[in-house]
Amino acid sequence: MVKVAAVIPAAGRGARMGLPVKKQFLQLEGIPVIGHTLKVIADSPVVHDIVLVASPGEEAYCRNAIVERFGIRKIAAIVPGGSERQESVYNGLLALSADTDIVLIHDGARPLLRPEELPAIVDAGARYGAATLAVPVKDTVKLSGEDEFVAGTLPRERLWLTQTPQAFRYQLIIEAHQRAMQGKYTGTDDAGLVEILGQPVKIVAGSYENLKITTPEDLLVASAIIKARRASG
Ligand SMILES: Nc1ccn([C@@H]2O[C@H](COP(=O)(O)OP(=O)(O)OP(=O)(O)O)[C@@H](O)[C@H]2O)c(=O)n1
Ligand SMILES: C[C@](O)(CO)[C@H](O)COP(=O)(O)O
Repeated sequence: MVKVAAVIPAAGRGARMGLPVKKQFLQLEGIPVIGHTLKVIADSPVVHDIVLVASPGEEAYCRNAIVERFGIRKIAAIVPGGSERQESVYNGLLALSADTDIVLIHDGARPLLRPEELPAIVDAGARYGAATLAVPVKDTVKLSGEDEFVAGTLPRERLWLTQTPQAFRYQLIIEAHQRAMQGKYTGTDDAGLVEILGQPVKIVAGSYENLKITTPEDLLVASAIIKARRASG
């Protein structure tokens, strides 16, 4: 059996939401954002264990008000995060059991992942070593100079918006994070750390619905998607 464990970073401040309540705890159609995220991962037969990364001091709240309140299964540990996403993910990786084969890393702030996308990303991670969900860019993307004049137009047919989950062989993602710590560099996603090692990262086409709750209008879109899903059964 291939053992798959998920690390869910949910220790961010949600500064770009600009609200007093952290975005992972905001209600989204009756369930907190992080509740939606954990449920889709926990309900998937391809995932065996989950490590939830919470802000230091919020571990008990996450256990009581999220995990137990919503009956989330497969939680192996709730660990404290760090000041940056990368540090939070690394803390989560350290809590995985050593018999883990594949690590899925999925933002706590992406509550709309479709369950059917999980087997494909896990399979790609196992086959290629590293894989990320992503969607093709829809707009034309300009590169600017420092003066905010256009310096060029990027080739849209090769541009992807990177999402999570990202899937990795256990040893590879541990090494990628440890090398980043030693080299004192950060990436905005975990696949980026693997890229720096010169290892391939497979792109798996995902869904535009798998948005990250980042700014207030994302909540409106997320609510509409959940309502539409419920209406269609
Ligand atoms: N120190 C951090 C920062 C981020 N995250 C998590 O990483 C995911 C993606 O990060 P992002 O959307 O940037 O969240 P925040 O850092 O909370 O947002 P902001 O940058 O607006 O403060 C989120 O689930 C967030 O909780 C984390 O676990 N620890
Ligand atoms: C990992 C990620 O979700 C990929 O899109 C993203 O890079 C993390 O979020 P942030 O907003 O860049 O911190």
